[in-house]
Amino acid sequence: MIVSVLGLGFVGLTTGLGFAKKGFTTYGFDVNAERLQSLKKHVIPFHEPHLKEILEETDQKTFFLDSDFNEAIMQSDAIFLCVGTPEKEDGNADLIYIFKAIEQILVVSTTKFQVLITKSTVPPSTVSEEVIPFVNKILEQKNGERNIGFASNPEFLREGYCWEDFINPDRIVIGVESEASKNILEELYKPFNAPIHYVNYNTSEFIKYLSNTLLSTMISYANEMSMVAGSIGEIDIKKAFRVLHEDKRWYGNPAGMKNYVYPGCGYGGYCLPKDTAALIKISEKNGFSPPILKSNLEVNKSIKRYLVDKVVKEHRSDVKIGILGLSFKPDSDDVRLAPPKEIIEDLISRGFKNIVAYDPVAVKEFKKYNGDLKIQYEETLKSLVESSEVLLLLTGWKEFKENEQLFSNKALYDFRYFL
Ligand SMILES: NC(=O)c1ccc[n+]([C@@H]2O[C@H](COP(=O)([O-])OP(=O)(O)OC[C@H]3O[C@@H](n4cnc5c(N)ncnc54)[C@H](O)[C@@H]3O)[C@@H](O)[C@H]2O)c1
Ligand SMILES: O=c1ccn([C@@H]2O[C@H](COP(=O)(O)OP(=O)(O)O[C@H]3O[C@H](CO)[C@@H](O)[C@H](O)[C@H]3O)[C@@H](O)[C@H]2O)c(=O)[nH]1
Repeated sequence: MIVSVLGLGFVGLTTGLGFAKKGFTTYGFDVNAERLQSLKKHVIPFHEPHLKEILEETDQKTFFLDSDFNEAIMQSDAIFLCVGTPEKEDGNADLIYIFKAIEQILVVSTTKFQVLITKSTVPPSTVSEEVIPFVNKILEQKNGERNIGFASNPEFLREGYCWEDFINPDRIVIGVESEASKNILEELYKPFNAPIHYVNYNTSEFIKYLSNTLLSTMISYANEMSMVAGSIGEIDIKKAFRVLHEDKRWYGNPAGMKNYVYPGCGYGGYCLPKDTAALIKISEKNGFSPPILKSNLEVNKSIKRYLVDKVVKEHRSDVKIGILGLSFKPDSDDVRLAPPKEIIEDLISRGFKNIVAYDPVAVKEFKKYNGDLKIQYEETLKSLVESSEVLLLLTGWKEFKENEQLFSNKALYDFRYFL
């Protein structure tokens, strides 16, 4: 298996050295002549531990920095794009370096099957809507024959830990949509002994942004909260956050905090909705309007409407809808501000009047608070499923998972991504 890497920055140099260290013949290229000269002298042009030693160890054995570009590309099974994707003035990712690198690669002529791998961070849909059409367009223009497969393989390494993160990854994500491309990546990553997730292109690209935007959101959330605290006054911010970190849900395997970073149909219950609203109010009273907390409430509303839209789009309003779950979370019969109620009300307001519901424990409570809601109830899961045409899973009760086979012939909307 022969590898070429275009772009020898934090990601590309580490990637090239990583594959070289695993024994694959690897060719590294960078358009920055100064950077290349520096690397040839074994001087790493940025501060990053371990890379110098690995470069010294692999240079001219499995890692090559002075190869002829055409020759190397011609021989390569895998070509990694590790060029920069900076932010444009308008906020879009600038893909110019990706396109330029592809143009260089396509100048070379060979009929060998090769997979072109986007390792640079690119927005979801880039491989399918930008990279592949661009390659096809160039090949058409020059009547060129190339046998190219595609892959997205985002990188999760952190600066300062490039080598450790790359060589000992906690997950490897590969977006591929053909067996031939998959086989090449499978072989390249086999020596890393890490979980490999094969997904489609868009999912692969999305996973990268899912990770980075969670990190950025958590940091901005914490900073917003420091401003909320500052507006109220007499709050020891450092102490407050250190105590927050003692919540046992941060620890353990799996850490319980994971459950809070998972999509569903919104939060409810007696605490999160009212407490979020109240903190916004007191902060506003003190002169600071917290944008993340306010958007947080907005999202908690819009997610329910978004889910109901899906049902409305796909079914006539006389369809019989079965609601699975009425409490705000499993293992509780609390129905206060529970998402199922809002979803049912929205369905009714949009003309869906044929609704029947089941919950293992919360029906009594639900009826108590929502006596005026015109829906039917079933006593057992089986009877609910039998009497409905479309099912909406709104609470992640274990009973639903244990009886998943009951749903096999039904249109099921798993709005908790639970089954
Ligand atoms: N830095 C990180 O921690 C990190 C981690 C994961 C992903 N990423 C992503 O990886 C990509 C690269 O990031 P980086 O930090 O390594 O960037 P970088 O700026 O350090 O390196 C990019 C290199 O690509 C070279 N280059 C540009 N066009 C080229 C071409 N046509 N042929 C050969 N070389 C070319 C540049 O000269 C530069 O040396 C970006 O999309 C980034 O978002 C970065
Ligand atoms: O111990 C830490 C680590 C991070 N930060 C903050 O987090 C930000 C980002 O740091 P870090 O995540 O270490 O930076 P990067 O090296 O840019 O790595 C991020 O961005 C990479 C490029 O996409 C991803 O591959 C990594 O997974 C992702 O962590 C920094 O600005 C700091 O504000 C801290 O405050 N303390």
